[in-house]
Amino acid sequence: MQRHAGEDDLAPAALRTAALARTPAADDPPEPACAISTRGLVKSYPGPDGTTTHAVSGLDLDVRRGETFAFLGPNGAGKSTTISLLCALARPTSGRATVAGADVLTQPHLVRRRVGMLFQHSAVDPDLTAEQNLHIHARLYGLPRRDARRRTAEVLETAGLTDRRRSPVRTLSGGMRRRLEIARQLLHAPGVLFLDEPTTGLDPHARAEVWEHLRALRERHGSTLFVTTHYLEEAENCDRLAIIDRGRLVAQGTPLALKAAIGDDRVVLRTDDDDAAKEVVRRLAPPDRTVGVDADGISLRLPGGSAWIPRLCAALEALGIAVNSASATPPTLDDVFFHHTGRSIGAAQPGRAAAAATRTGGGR
Ligand SMILES: Nc1ncnc2c1ncn2[C@@H]1O[C@H](COP(=O)(O)OP(=O)(O)OP(=O)(O)O)[C@@H](O)[C@H]1O
Repeated sequence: MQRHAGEDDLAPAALRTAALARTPAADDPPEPACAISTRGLVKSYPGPDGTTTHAVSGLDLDVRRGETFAFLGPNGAGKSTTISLLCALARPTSGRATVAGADVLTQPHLVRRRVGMLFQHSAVDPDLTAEQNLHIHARLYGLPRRDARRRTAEVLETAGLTDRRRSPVRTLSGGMRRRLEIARQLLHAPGVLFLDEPTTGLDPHARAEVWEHLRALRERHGSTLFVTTHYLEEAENCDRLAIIDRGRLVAQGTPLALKAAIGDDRVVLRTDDDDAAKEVVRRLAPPDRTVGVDADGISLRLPGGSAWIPRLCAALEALGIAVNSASATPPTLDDVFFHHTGRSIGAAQPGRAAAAATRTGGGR
């Protein structure tokens, strides 16, 4: 996803008001239980030759206050467009959405005042210190010097960067830098923080550091976090997640519930002769099951997968086909993603198409 042009133009007045007051303005409507709620949200673009691209098609989404919500989807599914609509950076073609208690159509300024947006591209100056970056940002947005200093100190503290405040940004680790970028988005104390792939490009240690910070934000400040990610282990740790495909919401729920809904285990067998074994397994398995062969071996989805293993192994060995290994694993989030989109989430990342090409398996 790209950073949206004009992002920085939108907030000055809003930031000034919110950061100075840090309490709701008298004309602010109260924030409801849902941090984000959309009904029938549509965004269409005119395409070439009179065609129409439906980037978002009738989205019904509910994100509760204080929740960490993962938003997943293949490339081009409509994630960026949805975030633009929810941050009031683009106007819906039809439908409704409220974010942090404000209506994106009728109160776009209030929406922008109440949200923070972390996009993938770094917006901090590597030659300035952490503190200078934040202070300048706050001043550029119109905060008086004293308030800018106070908010800078507060968000540095929240980001755990107080002792590195005088370090030039280029000397900070990747994780610290990302925490600084998040801190920049916290200057105006937003109720909802949108994070577009906040850990992409970071090593595992830095990724863990960023998530530690996000968890602390949520616990200490009750922030609502709306996160896009291609890392399933990150989505796994979110309270709930939604999967969007071709502009439509195809699944929404807790990671546990979504995996339970898939139901079937993935059974994988490695044999001396996978092609011959595939035919045997196909005959034994229920007729609606797809049996695949890939680099992992023969795979298929079956309810109560482990109970099938002795039976399948016995049949194969009786025909002289040696079984080298057999396993049954409960559904993963990748299975959930695959079930709903027909693709592995690995394929949603640039350069990961090869991984998807080997992904077969049944159940769909
Ligand atoms: N300004 C635009 N004009 C025309 N079509 C657009 C525009 N913005 C997005 N689209 C189209 O809308 C669809 C959804 O795009 P979007 O960028 O929201 O997807 P995405 O899920 O964020 O993808 P990625 O993961 O690759 O960033 C795509 O088909 C895209 O080409």
